[in-house]
Amino acid sequence: MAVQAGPEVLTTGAVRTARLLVVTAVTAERDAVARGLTARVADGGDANAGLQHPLPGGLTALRLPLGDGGTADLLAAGVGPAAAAAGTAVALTAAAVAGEPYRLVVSAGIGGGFAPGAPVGSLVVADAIVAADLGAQTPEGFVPVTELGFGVVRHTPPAELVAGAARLTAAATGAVLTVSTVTGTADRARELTDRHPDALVEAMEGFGVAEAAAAHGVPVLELRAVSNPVGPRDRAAWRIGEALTALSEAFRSLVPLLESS
Ligand SMILES: O=C(O)c1cccc(C(=O)CC[C@H]2O[C@@H](n3cnc4c(=O)[nH]cnc43)[C@H](O)[C@@H]2O)c1
Repeated sequence: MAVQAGPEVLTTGAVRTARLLVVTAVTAERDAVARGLTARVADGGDANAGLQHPLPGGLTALRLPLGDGGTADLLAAGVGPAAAAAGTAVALTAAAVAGEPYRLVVSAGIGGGFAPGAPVGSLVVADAIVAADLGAQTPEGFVPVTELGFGVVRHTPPAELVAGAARLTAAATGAVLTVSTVTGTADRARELTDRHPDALVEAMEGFGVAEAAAAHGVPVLELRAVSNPVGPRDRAAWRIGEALTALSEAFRSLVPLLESS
């Protein structure tokens, strides 16, 4: 996939515009993404400019125009990998059935950062989207499902998209872990970094989004703004507002890449 601005001209002479799906967990993250996209596309436009795009099952995406005539659908699918996979699959299937498939899916939101690579307020683009607790606990330690003979535990976004997104947003690149339980102790944080030395962020949705995207053969990216350190539970240390501002700025910067995807 080329990282370049502007719509792609097909050999038929038709113009293929961007069709983008961004999946967040909660509406605060979705609205942060919308503020970033509309600020760039409409030069100061507001996030409420989007249309409500109904999806099967009572879900609704916020549909925003991109500058190339394409659209970005923003879906707050819920917290955790199962809700993320279900919502993403609904949106992807509805689009495919309508003959307007998405060309890129982005999992986006806040996340916990592993020290020292991902401080609070920083951005991370996943070069690997990893299911960190999908497996079995044995007396010898954790065994991923792949070593038990089934499934996958890692999705790898296209390298040129990762590099382009990281360059435009000044983000670090590294593995983003998907967990079903937020880490709350130093021991658990160390266990995860021992198993995944390349991990920069922990969040709860990316692997679910990536599984649904893979089932549809659509490329996936994950972008996280760090709201808290991974480690001993400390709600007072969360900087959600700061992370949401960073998320908006990141999407503002990403528009040229998203419009070319
Ligand atoms: O209660 C806690 O101590 C606690 C600590 C961190 C995060 C939570 C959440 O419930 C947030 C879930 C939500 O936000 C993403 N997120 C943000 N930080 C983290 C994290 O450190 N580990 C995992 N997920 C995180 C996540 O993707 C969810 O959407 C509670």
